[in-house]
Amino acid sequence: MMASTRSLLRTKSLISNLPRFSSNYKCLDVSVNNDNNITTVTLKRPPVNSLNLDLLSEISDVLTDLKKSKSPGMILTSSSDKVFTAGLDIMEMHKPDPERFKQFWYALQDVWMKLYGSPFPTAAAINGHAPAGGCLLAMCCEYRVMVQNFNIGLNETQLGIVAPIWFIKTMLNTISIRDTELALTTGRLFKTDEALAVGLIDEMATDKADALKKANAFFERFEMIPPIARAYTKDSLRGSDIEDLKKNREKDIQTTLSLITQPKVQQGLEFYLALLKNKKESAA
Ligand SMILES: CCCC/C=C/CC(=O)SCCNC(=O)CCNC(=O)[C@H](O)C(C)(C)COP(=O)(O)OP(=O)(O)OC[C@H]1O[C@@H](n2cnc3c(N)ncnc32)[C@H](O)[C@@H]1OP(=O)(O)O
Repeated sequence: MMASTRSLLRTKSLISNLPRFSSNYKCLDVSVNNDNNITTVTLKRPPVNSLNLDLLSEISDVLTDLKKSKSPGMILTSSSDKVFTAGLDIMEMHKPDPERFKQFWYALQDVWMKLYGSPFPTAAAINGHAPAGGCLLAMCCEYRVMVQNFNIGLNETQLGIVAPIWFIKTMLNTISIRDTELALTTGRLFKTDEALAVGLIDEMATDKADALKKANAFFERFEMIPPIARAYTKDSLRGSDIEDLKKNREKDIQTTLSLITQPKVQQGLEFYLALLKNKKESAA
């Protein structure tokens, strides 16, 4: 195809597929790049973008909007200069109200199914630390660019909790079985360069602007690929993991609730929260 025809097609798709977004997001900034129609979704829940019910619900909504508008792609990033997201909001798990916890976990399942299984391509511009649920969101994306000198990984065992099977499958879709086992059993957080070495991220960046530039460049790979072929191929690779969770959704919620409410697990979370607070006090 001639370059001029390609850019004409791209302009046409810009006009017809321009996504419409709710302006009511409180914890997200959503913007569309005029050059390539890629949407950047920026997590904006200070101080650490911890994933509570509100933030998860908004991410779920924006993913639905992007799918409906046949978006050509999405970049996930953060408004913080040092945290991509600190993972699940520990306050949602500490002494949880069972009904609220069920809604929270359901929202997390929704986000995972929509992001991991999105028909449009996705990239994470990881401009800060990405522990636990933060690593999960990044791994759901198809491509990861990470700013140097931050940490990423599924560190659940360090908190005395167990990463659910769908977290594990997401890591297995990203790095080797061997590296997944070692990383999960030790709750390892990888520095950016270590993450690159095992393939947990695809590229390193010097800063957020560089990460966004590299993430945007990823989508150029699909300019000549029919979106339907792309989407079906992704579904062939990831669809069965999503079906497994769909079938076991209620059971997963119940199992997680009974695990999280165990006194030993609650004590572990309290200890971890105290460590986070002490860190701040000893730094002051
Ligand atoms: C069976 C159930 C399976 C459940 C699966 C769970 C997956 C998860 O995602 S569990 C969450 C795991 N997250 C973490 O381990 C990260 C903990 N946080 C950190 O390591 C650090 O905060 C940071 C490296 C992300 C950022 O460090 P920084 O120095 O910039 O900030 P802090 O001073 O540590 O934190 C500021 C503030 O935020 C609170 N906070 C931090 N993380 C969380 C969190 N995940 N949930 C709720 N709140 C969090 C921290 O306590 C501070 O609060 P105060 O300002 O009130 O002291």
